[in-house]
Amino acid sequence: MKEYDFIAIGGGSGGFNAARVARGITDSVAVVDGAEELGGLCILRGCMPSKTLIYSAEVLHLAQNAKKFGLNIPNATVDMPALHQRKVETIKEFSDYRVEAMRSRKYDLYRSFAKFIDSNTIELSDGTQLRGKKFIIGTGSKVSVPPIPGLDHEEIWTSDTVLDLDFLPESAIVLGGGVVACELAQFLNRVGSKVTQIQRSPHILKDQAPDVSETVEKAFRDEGMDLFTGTSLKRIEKTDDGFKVVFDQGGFEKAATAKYVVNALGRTPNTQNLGLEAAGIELLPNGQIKTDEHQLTTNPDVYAAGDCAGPFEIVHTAVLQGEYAARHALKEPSSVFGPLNYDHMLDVVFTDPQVARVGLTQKALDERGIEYITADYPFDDHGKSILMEAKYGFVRLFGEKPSGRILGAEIVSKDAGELIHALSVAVSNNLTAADLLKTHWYHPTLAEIISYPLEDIVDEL
Ligand SMILES: Cc1cc2nc3c(=O)[nH]c(=O)nc-3n(C[C@H](O)[C@H](O)[C@H](O)COP(=O)(O)OP(=O)(O)OC[C@H]3O[C@@H](n4cnc5c(N)ncnc54)[C@H](O)[C@@H]3O)c2cc1C
Ligand SMILES: NC(=O)c1ccc[n+]([C@@H]2O[C@H](COP(=O)([O-])OP(=O)(O)OC[C@H]3O[C@@H](n4cnc5c(N)ncnc54)[C@H](O)[C@@H]3O)[C@@H](O)[C@H]2O)c1
Repeated sequence: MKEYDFIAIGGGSGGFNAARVARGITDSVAVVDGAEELGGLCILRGCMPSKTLIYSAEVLHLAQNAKKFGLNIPNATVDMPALHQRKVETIKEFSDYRVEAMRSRKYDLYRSFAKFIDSNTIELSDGTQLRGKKFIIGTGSKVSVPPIPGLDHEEIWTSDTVLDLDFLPESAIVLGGGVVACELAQFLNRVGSKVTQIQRSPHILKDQAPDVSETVEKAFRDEGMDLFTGTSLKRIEKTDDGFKVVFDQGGFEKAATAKYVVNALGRTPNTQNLGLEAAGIELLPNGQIKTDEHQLTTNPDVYAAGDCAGPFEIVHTAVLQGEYAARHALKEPSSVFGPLNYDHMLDVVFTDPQVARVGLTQKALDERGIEYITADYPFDDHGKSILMEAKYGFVRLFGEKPSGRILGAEIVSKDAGELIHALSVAVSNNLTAADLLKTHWYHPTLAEIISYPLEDIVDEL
């Protein structure tokens, strides 16, 4: 039986990056991945294809609103086959690069699903057995199908389908109000579908501050989307020309019809059929693999990273978790890379306006009893955003009292995902509002808006 120092089960962002770091420490590394197409979710059916399409839709939206900018761009419309082709070519470049790295002689690559048969042995589909001194599980997640009558109809779309469209759907109902639902609903609406979005909670993006969600909701409605919130899904019926979605809202039964339905009701970790019991690996009640701060599972030789382990389903956390786990497993201490500090968490929603957040939220600050100052500033009163016709949203900072340390920030605006990084540097490095005010904030930029709430915090202290 072949034995390795380190085996990655899954070659996505978590598993592959763990293997890459492990290979810098030992020559004995294998990657086992059962996917038909190598590359992982982010490259093939997640971040990269969605952001490629969303960027095109943003360009189209700007062109369709050309009059606001004193321009005349007649008939700006989508060319779905061309959009699709651009996505295919862009993604191929990213996936070719990843596949080349995986196929290089650096790793032994096994194209198979794996399952544990004991604490240090896995079995592949053809019966091959591999022993590992250390393992990482990075098996990702799959679309979840909650038990709503009709939701399991084979013609109901998921994010995979929307990201692969080469024609314009005349209408679509997007179920859910999470990140996938919001990003894809606005994409479909902007390219020209009639979109209805149905969300269970009182607001879309329910984990964000209510006024953040309300800003995005206003933008969606201003763009012509039908948005129902505070609903309970009852059933989905197939009709002659599409689907009917029946739901409750405020005690009344309502229905929406469209040619297509997109299930964006969340994802569930890929932790089934992995033989986890045989290896003594425990799950959390939500199906994620239980890990400690070192990404170690309840088996002392097996680590887990990415969507299968949580607590977030975000690429950079999957990468950092995988890299750190490999160093920890192979006893390569690092003064730079330690366990992840989720108090510095960064996340971005690629709607327009974008939603970006770093550090502690107001809710977390209150729960921990931390004394803080809140300062915010709106984009409809800022020079650069006014000239860009990008007036939705605001920046909000949370400064610790009395130190002035920036503990958290949220931005909802055009390109908030770029702007937030200045504050991410501050949060991760314990910088104060006064430290940040020593920075040169260039005029006129969107970023200089951050200096106004910083001044408020310094003044108030
Ligand atoms: C539409 C969409 C858009 C997204 N956009 C963003 C974004 O903009 N930014 C962001 O940060 N995140 C985004 N995400 C989330 C991000 O894509 C995931 O968090 C990330 O890709 C997860 O990486 P992973 O390594 O955990 O899993 P994956 O990349 O899914 O890798 C898992 C691998 O394990 C393999 N595997 C599974 N079971 C086995 C087994 N038993 N044996 C062997 N191999 C196995 C699979 O074949 C797969 O290749 C998006 C997700 C979606 C769905
Ligand atoms: N920009 C990004 O970083 C990005 C983009 C896309 C996805 N992702 C990641 O992918 C993960 C999956 O995203 P997602 O949007 O699929 O999941 P999610 O968990 O964020 O959202 C699921 C949505 O479905 C709703 N829902 C779930 N069950 C329901 C039911 N039975 N009835 C009615 N509504 C129900 C929830 O209320 C929620 O609105 C996220 O955690 C996110 O981190 C990130």
